[in-house]
Amino acid sequence: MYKDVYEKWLHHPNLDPSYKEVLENMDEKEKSDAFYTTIEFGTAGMRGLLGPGTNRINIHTIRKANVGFAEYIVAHGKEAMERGVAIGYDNRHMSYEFAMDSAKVLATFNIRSYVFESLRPTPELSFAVRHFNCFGGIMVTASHNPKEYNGYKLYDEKGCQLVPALAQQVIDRVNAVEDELAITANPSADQEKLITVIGKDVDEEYYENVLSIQLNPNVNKDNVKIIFTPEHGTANIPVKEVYTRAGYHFVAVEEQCTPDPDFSNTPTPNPEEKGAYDLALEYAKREDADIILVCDPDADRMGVGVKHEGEWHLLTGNQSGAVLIEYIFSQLIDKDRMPNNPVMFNTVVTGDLGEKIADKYGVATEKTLTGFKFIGEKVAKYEKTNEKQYVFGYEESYGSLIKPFVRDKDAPQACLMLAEAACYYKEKGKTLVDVLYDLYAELGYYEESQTSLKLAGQEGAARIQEILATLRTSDVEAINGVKVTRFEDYKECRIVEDGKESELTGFTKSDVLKYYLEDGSWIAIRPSGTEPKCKFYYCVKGTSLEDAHSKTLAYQKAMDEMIK
Ligand SMILES: O=P(O)(O)OC[C@H]1O[C@H](O)[C@H](O)[C@@H](O)[C@@H]1O
Repeated sequence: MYKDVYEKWLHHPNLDPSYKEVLENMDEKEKSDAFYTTIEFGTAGMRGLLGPGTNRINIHTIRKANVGFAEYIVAHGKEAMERGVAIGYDNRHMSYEFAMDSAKVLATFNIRSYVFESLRPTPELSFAVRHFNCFGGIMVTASHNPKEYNGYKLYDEKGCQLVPALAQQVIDRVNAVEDELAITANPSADQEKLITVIGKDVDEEYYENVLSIQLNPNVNKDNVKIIFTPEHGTANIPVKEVYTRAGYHFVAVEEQCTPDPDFSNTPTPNPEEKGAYDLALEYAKREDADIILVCDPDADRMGVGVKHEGEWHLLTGNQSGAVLIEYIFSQLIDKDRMPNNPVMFNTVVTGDLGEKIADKYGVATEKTLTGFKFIGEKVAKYEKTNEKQYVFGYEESYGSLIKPFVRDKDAPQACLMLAEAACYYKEKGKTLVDVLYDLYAELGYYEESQTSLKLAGQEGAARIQEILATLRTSDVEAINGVKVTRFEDYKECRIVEDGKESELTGFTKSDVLKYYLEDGSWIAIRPSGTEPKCKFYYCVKGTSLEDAHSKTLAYQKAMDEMIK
């Protein structure tokens, strides 16, 4: 089957000429990986390797997605078409080309668009959708993935990524496109007028909104030095701008400030991985800095390094989330600014410490599936009912949102608040690691960690499915000798607790398994929806940090053996 599709592409008159040679040089395995299926919408839009093929990101699969999105907008009528779509893009290979092409395809459907003049963060695209009262948005980015990837995120009129029910309406239309190579992007001269280039005005509004999140704008900033890196991506200008206006002392990692699709001066642009901090750590030591802040290329994630007793500690997404929660909620209470019925959001695979902190401050925690779109969806829901007031949202995957004038993770906001927290605690003689240690002593010693199995290509995808399917049907009674007290299966919507089955409600079906253990820990497993990985999440509770750590290692070993 894949061979027929491959042949069709190879000989199609509309094939982008740059792909011809790549196709001709593919071996059988490459052909099969590139053509055995069509690229799908996952955790955060459509994401995949760049290159020719139905299972790749290229001008043809992007056009196909745009036709689906355009038809979806047209189905919503003239007003939706007139309100149009905001379009942003990052520094990746082909991002600019795909963004411009998207505007043109939309124009052929008489849909208005607002395209950024140059690269911008994902959160600013979400902001622009709201700013122009657009009907939707497109962000061309593969976020934190390696340089070989690109992707396409779709937004609704609130600036939130399309949730499955809406995405499905687009996907059905995308799937109905029979020949993606037949789509062209040739608007008429009149239709071209529907494309507006945007820039500075939106920047200015966005910066002002980001600056408005400050809780202690007059905190003493003189004793904290920040090392900041945008990892060659879109955070460069906004974060520097916001820091400068707010008066923070920072040094940027110059070699990583130039927009570069190859991420030449970093081993990885993903703040979840240690290599993203290599150069920043060199700067930090040279500059005798206090904290390091790392943004991913589309500036929706933030990683944090903290100097504590002369050593550098890299915080996990759960830990930086915990520090932000502690700081923001304590300040809101102190200033008598905590709203009634406050609510915080995180996901079913986010660690427990954040929720414990929220409890302490009387803030309810609601959980969603992985993907910030589900948090954005909840924000919109409560905005309508006014039943609860949003005070924070975050995920273990290094993304958070402080104020919901954006409806996706917002690293410029996170960088500003984290810097403020570092200055605030420094005045009290504490580092952010001290703040974490205090939280552990008060609320329990949690080690929240993650491991993953990289399993690429068609075979890898099948292996991941097999792992989940096998676990799903195995009756796992104990892990590392510790009893499983509760099992949740988010795909089959099942809970098994004390031998009794009940229904798991409140979530869209999703391939996630979660085991709760007798010692207060839990382990969750799911396939990544953005990378070819099977992810394992551990939230382990111990009597001390050392105890939590040794238990974590034992659980990880037990899971490794179980998977084998
Ligand atoms: O675990 P994954 O499916 O790869 O998703 C990990 C993360 O990817 C992106 O950053 C999404 O925007 C997040 O919402 C998600 O948590």
